[in-house]
Amino acid sequence: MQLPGSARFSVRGVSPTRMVKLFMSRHGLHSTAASASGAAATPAAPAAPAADLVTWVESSGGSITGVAVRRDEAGFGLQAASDVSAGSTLISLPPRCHLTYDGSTDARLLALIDQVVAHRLEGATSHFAPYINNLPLGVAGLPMFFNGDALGALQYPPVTEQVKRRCRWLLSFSQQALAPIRGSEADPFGGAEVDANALGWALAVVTSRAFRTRGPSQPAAMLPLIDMANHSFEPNAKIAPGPGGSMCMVATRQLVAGEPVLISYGPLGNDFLLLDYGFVMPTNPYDTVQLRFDRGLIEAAKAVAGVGSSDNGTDSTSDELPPLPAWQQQALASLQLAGSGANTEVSIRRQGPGQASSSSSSSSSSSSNSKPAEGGESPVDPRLLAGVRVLCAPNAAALGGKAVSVEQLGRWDAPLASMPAELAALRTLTGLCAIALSQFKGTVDDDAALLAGIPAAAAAAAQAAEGVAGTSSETEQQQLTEDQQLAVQFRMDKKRLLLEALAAISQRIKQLAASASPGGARGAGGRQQAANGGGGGRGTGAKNGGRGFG
Ligand SMILES: C[S@@+](CC[C@H](N)C(=O)[O-])C[C@H]1O[C@@H](n2cnc3c(N)ncnc32)[C@H](O)[C@@H]1O
Repeated sequence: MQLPGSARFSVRGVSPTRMVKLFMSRHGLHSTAASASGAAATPAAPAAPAADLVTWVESSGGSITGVAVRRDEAGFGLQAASDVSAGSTLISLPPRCHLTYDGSTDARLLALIDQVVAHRLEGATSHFAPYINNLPLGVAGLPMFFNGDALGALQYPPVTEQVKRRCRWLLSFSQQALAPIRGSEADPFGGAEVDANALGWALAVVTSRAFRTRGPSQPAAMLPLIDMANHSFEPNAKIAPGPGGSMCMVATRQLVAGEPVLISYGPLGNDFLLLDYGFVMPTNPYDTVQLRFDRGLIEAAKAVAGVGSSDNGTDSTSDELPPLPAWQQQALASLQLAGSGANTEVSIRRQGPGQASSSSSSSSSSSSNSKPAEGGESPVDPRLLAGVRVLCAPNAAALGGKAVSVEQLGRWDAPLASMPAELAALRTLTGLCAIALSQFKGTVDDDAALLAGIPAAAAAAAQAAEGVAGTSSETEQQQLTEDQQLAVQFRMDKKRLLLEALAAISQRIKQLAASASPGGARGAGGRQQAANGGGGGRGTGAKNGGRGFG
């Protein structure tokens, strides 16, 4: 596996699973997970999956009722072992079975990573051996372990940059933090060589399984057996605190024997699901496309959508943007979109039941509930809408006396009193969607063809689409690797999200234009072309057209 960028994480072509096996054999460790996957076939009657883990939980004072572990080619999962009524406790896990750390409010996952490695090194004598031995040797689909082709196929810098950061952290932690103290009293691993690969395995296991049962700023915990539940946005079970510090899995509706028992990992977008868990949810209602709010980008979006610049002397042929009037500068600063302490991360998002926050960098495995977005069903986050309204208003009066706050200016269902300014803002948003779409190569259909294994069609479509589509390795090969398929699925969903947002904004423009007085829509300084989707979705010819993702 190769690190994106210059640093080499490990020998190219050696999978993280193999590296962990090497690490384990070097330390005389064994994995029942390896046996379960067929490495050591047993002719006798097959044991129930993870039977040793179930026995360990029960003998430690826990209980397992009406639920069983299942195993298929995708790994472990839980299923109802019998019909179960709503509200039943399926698993009760006493505190001595929680792998966590105390005496500290350190919320980082590092302490948990240390613990997982330390217990793995301790081997059979560890109290957690039945848990550690059933952990997967690799978490399939994590982009941290993608090769360069699969990482490139994501075409989405917010995720690829995060992957690079994690890989850099692993290398620097193993080389600069661990290596110098190896063998000393401060060494958490008692002199054992724990390299970036072993840490990478532990990081993958922790990010894909840890629960923040005590809140986002409190230490996380691994909950054996409970963490075999897979994710659904329509779960039939939940995690809840039980008596005596125990953690329980409780059925949230009646279960029928044999059906999978699923929990929600939280209202997470696909960036987060991919980075931490190695899978994506198609049409994920919490998904977003992240952008960096930047005046140049907004001006480019205006150009794409055919929206005239506000009357502040912008020269559309110059790369230099003239300074903004003081009222706009102050307004952007009030929205924290400019100035010191600005947070320019904004997002376009899916209109769904519970829209996600603009950030994908929240704490891992949060079990917090989703908070409905302000302003109803908005396809963009309120800060983005507010910022674009400010930059599309010809003067402060066009904001209609609204206080410059996200609450006031970021409401989708509360347009500016000045209809021309509101229409200009909405058209600018269509331009923004078009620019974001243009950052991806190829179309949704190209990606669908790739996933359907029709590389020739995809290649032809790619050439037709201005010679850009999937990477050559995607189009040339007959079969995408699993990681590449995941990457293509990921980017295809992002494109769909942007097309949906484009359609929703265009619909809103039509509604508002129709409700405005005749001539009102034209007075917005926009064109019907913008109302119909803005710029054809390619952003060509736009100043700063190359800008986009954060
Ligand atoms: C907490 S573990 C669940 C147990 C896991 N399946 C196992 O084999 O141990 C989380 C991992 O399960 C898989 N997973 C969970 N829910 C999934 C879903 N809805 N689709 C695909 N994979 C899922 C992913 O590999 C994820 O990293």
